[in-house]
Amino acid sequence: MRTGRETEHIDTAPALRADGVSFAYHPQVPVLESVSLTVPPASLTCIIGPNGGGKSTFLRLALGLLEFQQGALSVFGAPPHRACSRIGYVPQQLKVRPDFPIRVKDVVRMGGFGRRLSALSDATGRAISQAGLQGVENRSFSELSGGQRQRVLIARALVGEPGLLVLDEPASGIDPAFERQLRELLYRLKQTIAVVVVSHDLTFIGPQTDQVVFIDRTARVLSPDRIDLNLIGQLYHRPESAQ
Ligand SMILES: Nc1ncnc2c1ncn2[C@@H]1O[C@H](COP(=O)(O)OP(=O)(O)OP(=O)(O)O)[C@@H](O)[C@H]1O
Repeated sequence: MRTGRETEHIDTAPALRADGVSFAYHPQVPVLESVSLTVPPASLTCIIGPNGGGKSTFLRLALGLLEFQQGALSVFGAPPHRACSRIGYVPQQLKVRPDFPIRVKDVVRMGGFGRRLSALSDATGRAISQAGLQGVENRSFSELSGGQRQRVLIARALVGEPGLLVLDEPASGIDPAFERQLRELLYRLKQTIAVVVVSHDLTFIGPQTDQVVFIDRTARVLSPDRIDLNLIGQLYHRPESAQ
């Protein structure tokens, strides 16, 4: 349980802060070099960048799944592995065998592992409604469309009432109508929590975006109103020798 003093400290600290973080899976092959960025509470950050640029690796560091070799990284002022209960993570997809009989509400409840049962029921109901899943709670997860599954994964991440929600390529494989609904959902969520979306493309960049971070080994923090096709062309162009 958090004490009042810890809560005060946690809630005023940035949701995520990286200072000069460097990481390599293999010595002599740097994947991230000197990455610095700050994600404020109640904000929307879009992380973009080319394939292999290091976006997923940065997420794994922020989730405490990998250890960086240099720099400092904190989530609500604490080391990532100690703050993981404050992070909701939405993976690209959850593969379930078609004959596995798991209902939507059971998948959502899985995100509340460790919570008291009475609190879990309320939190499950809230997350289902936040993600717009009312009416499909009792359907089998494997029967759902790609867009609906994505909502279920978001609801699952929201059950733990995270302060930081991280989504990895949430638009892959969904149609433009759902993409728009997803954008609206993220805009609503960012009013109260920090939302970080990782994407290859510019899908989630809009007037509600607070910052864009371009990761390609190093990170460049950009103001969303500076983003245009010209800049994107320059950022994504890598000299032949660097490819
Ligand atoms: N487990 C691993 N072991 C060794 N190298 C890895 C591992 N995971 C990723 N890499 C390498 O690290 C680099 C960055 O990969 P990463 O998956 O973080 O990039 P990304 O920006 O998320 O790419 P994508 O957009 O294709 O998902 C790549 O060169 C990749 O081959």
